Amino acid sequence: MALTAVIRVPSRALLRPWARLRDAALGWIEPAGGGGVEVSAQRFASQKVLVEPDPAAGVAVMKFKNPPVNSLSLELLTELVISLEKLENDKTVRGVVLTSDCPGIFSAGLDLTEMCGRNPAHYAEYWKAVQEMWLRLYLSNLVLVAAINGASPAGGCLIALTCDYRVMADNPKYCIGLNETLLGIVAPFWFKDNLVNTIGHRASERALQLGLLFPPTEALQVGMVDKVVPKDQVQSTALSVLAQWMAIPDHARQLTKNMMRKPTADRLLKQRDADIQNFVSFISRDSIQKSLQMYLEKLKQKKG
Ligand SMILES: CCCCC/C=C\C/C=C\CCC/C=C/C(=O)SCCNC(=O)CCNC(=O)[C@H](O)C(C)(C)COP(=O)(O)OP(=O)(O)OC[C@H]1O[C@@H](n2cnc3c(N)ncnc32)[C@H](O)[C@@H]1OP(=O)(O)O
Repeated sequence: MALTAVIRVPSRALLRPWARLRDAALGWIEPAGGGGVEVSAQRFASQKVLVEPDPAAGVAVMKFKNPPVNSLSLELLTELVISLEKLENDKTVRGVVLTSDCPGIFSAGLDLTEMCGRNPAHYAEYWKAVQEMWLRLYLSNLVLVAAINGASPAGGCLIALTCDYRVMADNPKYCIGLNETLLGIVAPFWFKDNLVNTIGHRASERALQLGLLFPPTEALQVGMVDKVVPKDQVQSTALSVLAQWMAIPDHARQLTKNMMRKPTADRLLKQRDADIQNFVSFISRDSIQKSLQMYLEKLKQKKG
C-alpha cells in the first residue's frame, strides 16, 4: 500500500540514510510545526524488500530484491529490519519465508562496496546495521524459514542460518557457506557462533578455516540446510514447513527459541560497541582493503 501522507521527522534524523529510515519506521515523527523537516512517507516505502502477506494463512513471504546479486547494502539491511519489525508487530502474521527475487542468487552477502574505500564512520554505521539485522532475525519471535533459491555465500549464508529451518534448491551451481577466509577476512565471532549452533564445532572449524562453500547435497549432509528440493518447489516446501512449525503454540515455541538462542545473542549484545570498533580497525587496515579490492576486481574480471 502506498503511503502518501506528509510527515515531519526531526532534522537530526536526516543526517544519515540509516537513521532517517529507522526513525520513520519507528515513528519518531514530530507533530506539525514541531521544527522538523517535511518529507513524504512515500520515500520510506520499501524498494529492496518485497513483502507478500497472506493473512488467511498467518504468513508472509519476504523477497530480497537488490539486483544483480542481492548484496546486503546499507539500504537493503535497513529495509529488511524495518520490514521484519512491521511483520513482528502484525498480529495476523506468525511466520515468514525469506527468499530472493533475483534469479539464481539468494544473496551475495555483505556489500563489498560498503566495506571498501570508505571512511571509518561509514564502516561503523554499516557494521551497526549488519549487527542489527542479525540480532533481529536471530531473536525473532516469528517462525522464519529460508527458501534458498540461489547462491548464498557469507552474509547470505548468515541470513539463512538465523532462520528456524532452511530449504535449498537442488542445483549444484548454488553454494552456501561462510567463505570469508577466501577474501582474506575473518568471520566475526557471532557469525561463527551461529554456524557452530547449527552444524557443530568440528564441522564449523573446518568450514570456516577453509572458507568452504557447500553445494546443496553437501550442505544437507553437514546440516547447514535441512531439506533440498527441486528449484520450483523451494517456496512451496518452505510454506509447508512453516505450517508445521506454526502448529505449535506460539508462546511455548517462542520461549523455547529464546532459551536456545539468547545466550548466543547476548554475547554480541554485551559488546556491540567493541565489536564495531574491532570491525572498523580490522577493515580499515591497508592489507585488508587491498585484499577486498583484489577480490572485487577478480569478480569483475570473471565476466570479461
Ligand atoms: C582476530 C581479528 C578478528 C577481527 C574480526 C573483526 C571483524 C570482521 C571483519 C570482517 C567481517 C566481514 C564479514 C563479511 C561477510 C561477507 O558477506 S563478505 C561478501 C562475501 N561474498 C562473496 O564472496 C560473494 C561474491 N560474489 C560471487 O561469488 C558472485 O557474484 C555470485 C554471488 C556467485 C554471483 O555470480 P554471478 O551471477 O556470476 O554474478 P557476478 O559475479 O558477475 O556479479 C555481478 C556483479 O555483482 C558484483 N558483486 C558480487 N558480489 C558482490 C558483493 N558481495 N558485494 C558487492 N558487489 C558484488 C560483482 O562485482 C558484479 O559487479 P559488476 O556488474 O561487474 O560491476
